Amino acid sequence: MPSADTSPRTLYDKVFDDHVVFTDGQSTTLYIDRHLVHEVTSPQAFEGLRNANRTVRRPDCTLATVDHNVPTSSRKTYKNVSTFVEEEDSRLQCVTLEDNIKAFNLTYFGLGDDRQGIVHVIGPEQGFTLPGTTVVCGDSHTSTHGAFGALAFGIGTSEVEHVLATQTIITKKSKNMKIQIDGPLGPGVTSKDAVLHAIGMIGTAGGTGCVIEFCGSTVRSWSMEARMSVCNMSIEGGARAGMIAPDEITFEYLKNRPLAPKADSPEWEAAVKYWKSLRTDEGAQFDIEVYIDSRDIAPTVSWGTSPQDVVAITGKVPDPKDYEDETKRAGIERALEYMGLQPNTPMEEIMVDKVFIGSCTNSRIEDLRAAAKIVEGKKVASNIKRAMVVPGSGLIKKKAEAEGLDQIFSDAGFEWREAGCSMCLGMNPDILSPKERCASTSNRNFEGRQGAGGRTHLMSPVMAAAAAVTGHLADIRKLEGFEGAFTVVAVTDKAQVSVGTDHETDESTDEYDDKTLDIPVGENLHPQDDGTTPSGAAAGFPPFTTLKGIVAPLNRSNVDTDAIIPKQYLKTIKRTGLGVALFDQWRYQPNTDHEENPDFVLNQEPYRAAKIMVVTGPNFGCGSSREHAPWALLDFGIKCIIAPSFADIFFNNTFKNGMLPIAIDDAAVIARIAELAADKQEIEVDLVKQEIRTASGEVISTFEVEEFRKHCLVNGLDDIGLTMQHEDRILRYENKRSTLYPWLEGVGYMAKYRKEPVKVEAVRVPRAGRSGQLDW
Ligand SMILES: CC(C)[C@H](C(=O)O)[C@@H](O)C(=O)O
Ligand code: SF4
Repeated sequence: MPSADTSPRTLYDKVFDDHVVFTDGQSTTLYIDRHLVHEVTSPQAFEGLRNANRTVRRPDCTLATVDHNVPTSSRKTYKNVSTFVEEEDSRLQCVTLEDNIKAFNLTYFGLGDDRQGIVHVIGPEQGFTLPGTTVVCGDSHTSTHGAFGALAFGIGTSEVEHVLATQTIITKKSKNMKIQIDGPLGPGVTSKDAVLHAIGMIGTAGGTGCVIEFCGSTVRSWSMEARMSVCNMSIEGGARAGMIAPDEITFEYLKNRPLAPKADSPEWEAAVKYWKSLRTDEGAQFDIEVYIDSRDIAPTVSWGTSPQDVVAITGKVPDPKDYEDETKRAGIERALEYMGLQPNTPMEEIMVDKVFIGSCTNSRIEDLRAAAKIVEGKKVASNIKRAMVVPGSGLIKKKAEAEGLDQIFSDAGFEWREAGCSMCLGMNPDILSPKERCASTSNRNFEGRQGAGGRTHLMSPVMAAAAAVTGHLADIRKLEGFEGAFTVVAVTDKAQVSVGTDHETDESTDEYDDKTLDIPVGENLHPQDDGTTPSGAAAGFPPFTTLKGIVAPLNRSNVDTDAIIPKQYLKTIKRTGLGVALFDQWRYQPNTDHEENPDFVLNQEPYRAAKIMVVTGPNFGCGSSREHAPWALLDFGIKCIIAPSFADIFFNNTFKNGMLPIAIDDAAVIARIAELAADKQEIEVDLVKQEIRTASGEVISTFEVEEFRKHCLVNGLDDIGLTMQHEDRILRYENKRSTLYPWLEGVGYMAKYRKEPVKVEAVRVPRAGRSGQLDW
């Protein structure tokens, strides 16, 4: 029996440890409590299930909605998605989701349902998201749910399929990072400003490989809505997830939510007892620590094409001349050209064309209340072509209407829309025209994000409201009467009860059960190392052993997945045929039908036939979780990417498609490979020996790869089949889960899935254990 290790643990360690089904010490199979599904990243996953004759393992833990593609126009005449969604490809994705929901018998909020909305808004709103749970979704902003002390992260479509089939995911433990913010925020400064400020400090790759815990007195004082905005954007700081320890504010928010345990029932009491144990122990170690003094945070806006390109509203557009580093200077020049900005322009002088208040970052009731206070009695400036408010869910819309917010916005000249992702990424008709400039409460300002050639400035809801009424980026603090407006900003949907502190120990959590569940550690996750496909495993991909070919060089940093494949290509329900879409904005002339830009490397010989790509800058594949990015690369013919570093979700997604991403942090090695690439020479990647060689066989470098991933690639294995070989362990975990955390079994309108009455007296808080050594 493993002995209990009582060394201090972080919040992340605790939630991770409590979900280990089994581990080989490197790769861990983690149980997933909550799975959210939307129309863009699920069609291929359901197709995979169908092809392999698989079912959804836990329909009671799965919740689906349509959000990305849906029109935000009035639904007064709504009958069904087939007649309501005008664009053919968007309609196909919505209809396909509805077909899949019926076929697999899942809970679904469609367009005729008030509960429909952005997936990251409705999960918390329904109480589907609970403290201490693992939450996944085929969407990078799943990090939002970490505001509840859940371990919540975005996954790719292959992983969506894995979770649907097995209710688990194969993952690696991340590092612990802490961002502590202390002190009161100044007037006009919100949690959105805090997170933009933090990303400006750490950069979009700052949190790569980490789970961030946000803590400190500033964080503790925030409402759940404010916390969600911050965790939402942890992905923009490169982190796998963001988390905030649950406290009385969390519990109060969850009371009486339809899918949370019934308030004040024995089950609720048991849940709260467990939730209170979910805080970082005194003395726990973080790998990276960042401290922010709240006084340093001003209302913050972005100036460039990456969420790290931020500045205080009182600041100026940066001048590339001030940067010695050549790559950095070139990056700023490119961003300023795209954004149509002159160096040293005061931010407050930048005129705006459109205003968007919405997205999973800032479309909740508190955001709308705050923005409404700013625009009340004022008019949208005459140069603003369109200002829109898009509530995050039908229920938020209703609530706002009951409070008269819709009227305030409409009187001021805003459009009051229906719920959806809308202009955050413009998969529906809400888009910017080329060169239009938008003050936006969303989370990404990538090139073309809100429409081809569109220019996005990220900011808080009150700052967007201020931009709307002044017609330019404006300092909210200079707006007449703004202080009165600010009294509402920190008011959450429910009354705040008490404000705790971090790292607090709670005596009521000392009661442990001595029963121990032995979780096998150090066992091989892939028992058949002879290269044969184990029974039950569907044959996956052609095996990857060695790959020899031309290398295409790409001299860029922070290449986001919107750049690898823009949103217009995400409307497919297939995995194939996306090669044509690869690097669309760089590869083709603007506003043409795929007329090639001769300057782009993949339009030149011999790179049209490249099998490998070398990227000289770090953080390749950041941003969205779209698996369409590796699908496009693969369809083009590129099977291996070598770069200094990768964003986590993209890195996972490539492996799931039989591709090999190689991270090499030795700049000299990257430079050598880039030189060979520029010389049009072939190289050879040998996965078996973990070597990169020149065409003549000289070893350029060795590389690291996780054992389990290597095994799957070399043998072309589908890891769903491998996981299902361990079904007994999953079952065992599930049995324990229903005893220890009965509130996670189908509740509320999911009660139809409950097999037997809940035995709350059995509930015990699991004892502190290490990953793979759970003591119950
Ligand atoms: C469509 C989806 C894959 C994507 C994401 O993962 O983030 C989207 O929500 C986005 O914001 O770009
Ligand atoms: S970031 Fe935008 S597109 Fe992505 S889930 Fe949130 S609202 Fe939707």
